[in-house]
Amino acid sequence: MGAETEAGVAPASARKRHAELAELVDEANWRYYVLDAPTVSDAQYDAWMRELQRLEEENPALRTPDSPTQRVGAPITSDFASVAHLRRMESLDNAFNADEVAAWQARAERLAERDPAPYLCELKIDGLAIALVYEKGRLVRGATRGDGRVGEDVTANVRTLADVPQRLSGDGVPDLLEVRGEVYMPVEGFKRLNEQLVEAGRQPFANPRNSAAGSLRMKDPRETARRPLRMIVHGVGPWEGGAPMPASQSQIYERLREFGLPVSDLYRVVGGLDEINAYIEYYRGHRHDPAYEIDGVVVKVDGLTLQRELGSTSRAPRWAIAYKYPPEEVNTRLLDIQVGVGRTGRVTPFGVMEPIVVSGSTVERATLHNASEVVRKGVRIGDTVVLRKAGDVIPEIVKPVEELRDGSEREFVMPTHCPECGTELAYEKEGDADLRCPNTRSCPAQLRERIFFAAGRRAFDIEGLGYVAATALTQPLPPQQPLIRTEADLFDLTAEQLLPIRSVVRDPDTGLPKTDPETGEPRIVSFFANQSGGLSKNAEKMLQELERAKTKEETTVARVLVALSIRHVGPPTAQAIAAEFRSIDAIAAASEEELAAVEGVGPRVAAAIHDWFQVDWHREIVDRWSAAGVRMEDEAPADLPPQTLAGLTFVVTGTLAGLTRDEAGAALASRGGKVASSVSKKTSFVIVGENAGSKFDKAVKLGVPILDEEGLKVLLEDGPEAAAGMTVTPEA
Ligand SMILES: NC(=O)c1ccc[n+]([C@@H]2O[C@H](COP(=O)([O-])OP(=O)(O)OC[C@H]3O[C@@H](n4cnc5c(N)ncnc54)[C@H](O)[C@@H]3O)[C@@H](O)[C@H]2O)c1
Ligand SMILES: [Zn+2]
Repeated sequence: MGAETEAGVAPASARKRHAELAELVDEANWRYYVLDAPTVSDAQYDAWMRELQRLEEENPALRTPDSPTQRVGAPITSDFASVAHLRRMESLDNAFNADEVAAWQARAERLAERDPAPYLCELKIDGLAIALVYEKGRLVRGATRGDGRVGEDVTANVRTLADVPQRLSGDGVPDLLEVRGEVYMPVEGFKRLNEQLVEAGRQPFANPRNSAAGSLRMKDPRETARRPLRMIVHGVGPWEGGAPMPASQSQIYERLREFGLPVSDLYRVVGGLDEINAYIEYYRGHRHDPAYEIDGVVVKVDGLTLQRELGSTSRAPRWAIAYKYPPEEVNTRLLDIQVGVGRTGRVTPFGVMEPIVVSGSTVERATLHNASEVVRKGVRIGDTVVLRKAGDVIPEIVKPVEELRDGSEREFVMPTHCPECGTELAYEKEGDADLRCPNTRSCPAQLRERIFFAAGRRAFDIEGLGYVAATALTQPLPPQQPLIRTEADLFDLTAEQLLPIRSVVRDPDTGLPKTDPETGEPRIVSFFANQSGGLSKNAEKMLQELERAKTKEETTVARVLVALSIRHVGPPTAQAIAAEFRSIDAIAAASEEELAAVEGVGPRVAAAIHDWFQVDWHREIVDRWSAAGVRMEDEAPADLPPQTLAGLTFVVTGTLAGLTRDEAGAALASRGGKVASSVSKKTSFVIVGENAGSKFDKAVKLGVPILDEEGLKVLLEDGPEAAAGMTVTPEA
């Protein structure tokens, strides 16, 4: 590595590629973790991550704390309350071949200074991680992983899963137990759910994983209860009191099974690398045997003492590794490359292929992301290409089979004009990777995507207004005129207007018209009319839902802001801004400086918001929604108590008499205090109840001030100085 790198500067080419990749990964994370609707395959995502890691190894200056390689998941954002995990929830490091598994084993052996066998092999279930907290055997909380430290409180939803016991059974149930596991949707249930969603005019889920994540995080737990969700346990967090925690992962599983928790029958404890590989090979051939989708195998060091010794990196334990199976690959012909136009005008090339069955579904289109990806992949129209599809439904063109070229293939040329409105395409600013259609107001493609988005799960959430309806509203067959010319028209639709509308059906992934497989002609529908010429069920539902959306409880300023499709303003940003300004009017009136001062909003986002509100037709959207009766203001939040504990860190342990540990934590947090799960020298106070265990001992050892419940009361009411006089001296 040159002196340049050490001085903290990476070559411009590396910086450029790093920035490009970071943006692709950030966008993918957002779609995957926040929207539950990914648009790239896991294999493509993993390839981007590996390239990022390699760049950072070569240029350590690029490894900043905000690089995607240093984080777990994505910050949470949602209708759910956030909740701090008792102990950090981690991701897993990946291996893609036997050598990488061997390297992991060798490293563990070197670090542990002995053979870490036996190992526990189990299936890597493609679902979402969940943490369940049991106090005295009662389920008190369920939370998603979030960014690993803070997740979403989904307790009410988790309670609806038949696999999740409300109360643990058997002997020796710990006083406090956190169980981690995977919530998943069996493949059959996933297929059925998607059929129902499509029938109801809603967007189907991309794969069982996203469908599990979306279903668990429904605002109404009764909806979650209707979804075929299941769970399998794969770890524990804190285990305090009751029978002592067993000494190995496998014994823990058997104990959890006795407590009534769902444990897999398919895990095996094995002695070494040969057996690990045999397990991996067996399930490579039997991947589809289980009722759920798997994306690999997880290998863990079975002994807990060794697990503790090996510890974790910033995002994953060193005592475990996830072996990921490669996705299935087939060859097919690339017939054409067409371009689609997205919500922000971004123009994306798609491969149109000879239809082919891969991983159980027929594929004929695949995204090529952007013009430079087409160049990188080196594919030409007419090529035979390698097509890859992982467990999910998003296919990807990997590369051309160059040996099969006959000279008739032609290079793809990016169009100069928008395929949907004819406007000349342009880069928004120098150095952008993507060409855009600048006709933001009336480009039918952009409007269709924005309307679809505004009606989506994260904005107004309007049942009946799916992709087909959005197309029909914005792009009827000529000479019919669009009912929606900008978002301003969204809440003024009437039944009479809807009835005659006819339009083509478009593919939501690409925006391209769908063709009838028999005639090859575009499919045309009268989506809002039923066979007897009356209003279809969907149209009725859509009108009702539009009416209800104006004032329903879920319609918050944050969601209205999301629905406006302002660049860079996704749900997390919208929530931060809404919390500060509380009305769309106040946001519209805010200066760039005021917007930038909101935590989590930088100058770039502030400028985007400010600029957006300066445009006349944008202001018209806000005015017309407001005139239609859409609620554009949030109620004032309850006043926070004075922030007397800001800057201090607390650990709560043992059983308190007057309140639960969660309540104590919430009371501390509401006064600005930070609640941590383990005691360190930096802990300001440890609050102890009855039967406090190792944390109490550690506090004594480190000399951290200790408060009992009486002291906690004083702390909350009169602040830390007053409480300092109340610390408890443990008996020698
Ligand atoms: N397609 C996309 O756009 C996109 C975007 C982001 C992430 N991803 C995918 O998600 C991965 C990263 O997500 P991640 O951080 O959750 O890592 P991961 O899925 O590779 O592994 C960690 C997770 O595995 C789960 N898991 C399943 N079975 C398990 C078992 N038996 N034991 C322990 N854990 C088990 C746990 O929930 C754990 O959090 C990427 O590698 C990629 O495949 C895809
Ligand atoms: Zn256009």
